[in-house]
Amino acid sequence: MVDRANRPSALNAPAAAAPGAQVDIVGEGASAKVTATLPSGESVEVLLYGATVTSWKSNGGKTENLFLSEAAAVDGSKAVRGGIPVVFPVFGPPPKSGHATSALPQHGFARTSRWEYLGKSSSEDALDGNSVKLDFGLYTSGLSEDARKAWPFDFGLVYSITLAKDSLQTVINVRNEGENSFEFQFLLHTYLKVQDISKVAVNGLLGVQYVDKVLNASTHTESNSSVTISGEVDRVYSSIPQDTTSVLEDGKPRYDVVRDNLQDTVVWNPWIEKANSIGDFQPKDGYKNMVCIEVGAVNGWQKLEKGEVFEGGQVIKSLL
Ligand SMILES: O=P(O)(O)OC[C@H]1O[C@H](O)[C@H](O)[C@@H](O)[C@@H]1O
Repeated sequence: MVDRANRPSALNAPAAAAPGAQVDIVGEGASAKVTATLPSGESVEVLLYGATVTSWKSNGGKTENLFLSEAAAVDGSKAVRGGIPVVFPVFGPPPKSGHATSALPQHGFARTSRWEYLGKSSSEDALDGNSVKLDFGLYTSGLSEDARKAWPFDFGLVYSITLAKDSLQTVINVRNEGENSFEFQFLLHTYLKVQDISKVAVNGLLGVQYVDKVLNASTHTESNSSVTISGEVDRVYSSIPQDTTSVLEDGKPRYDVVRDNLQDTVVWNPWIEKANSIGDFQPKDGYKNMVCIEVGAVNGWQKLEKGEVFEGGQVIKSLL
């Protein structure tokens, strides 16, 4: 929990010893990013714009785990097409009218706002070896005037990204810093990189109810223990009992995505036509090299009263 008064900042954070991990701020203005590299070569890059993770390399730095479109804007001109955009306070198009998020753009403002870098901390533990945690903050005061008008609540977000040898943890802390309660949705729109989508299976969703956005938002129950992808997929699985969704390639475990205090997961692949219609999706056949596994709280709304805090996130394990 982060108190307003004790809010961490890059300036007053304790000078955490970061044995081994190299952390740098690269570039300026809207293109500024924080990069971190472990002594063993693993690395992560986080654009301050959207606090978007744009690269995560494991396996000694040899394996990129995130898909990033070749046409993705990484200059703060629009939401990043790829990596891990943060979706808050609404997922998808907001309710047409009658909800406090109704005036917001698709997926809210977190992915298009400039976050503050709050600092780093490191740990060396027996299991993971070295790891480094990077904290980012977004507060009402950091929003554009348009966003503030469209969603007039006082909030604080602290987003913590922990790079370890074979895993990346991303956790959000949402705090209501105002007088009035608010409702929100949250989602981590992770674009996982794969070699060949035709060989991908997504496990861990058997028996879970989902809304199929490709089939007129109809509701279904997943009957496959392994979900394969051979066309456009846009499904919102909700209230998932298992914590882990696994991605296999060619029958071999590739990623485990472990949810923490988040009940829902979107599985998305635009396939041919949709990829063609998305201007910043490049190359056009890049849909073969990605699958979005998006953990979140998007079924209904999370409500926070004055002073209350919500925390949720994921650990992605790269299993190569
Ligand atoms: O194009 P964007 O606003 O980034 O959204 C990309 C996709 O995000 C999610 O996966 C939604 O379920 C999809 O319906 C949407 O197309």
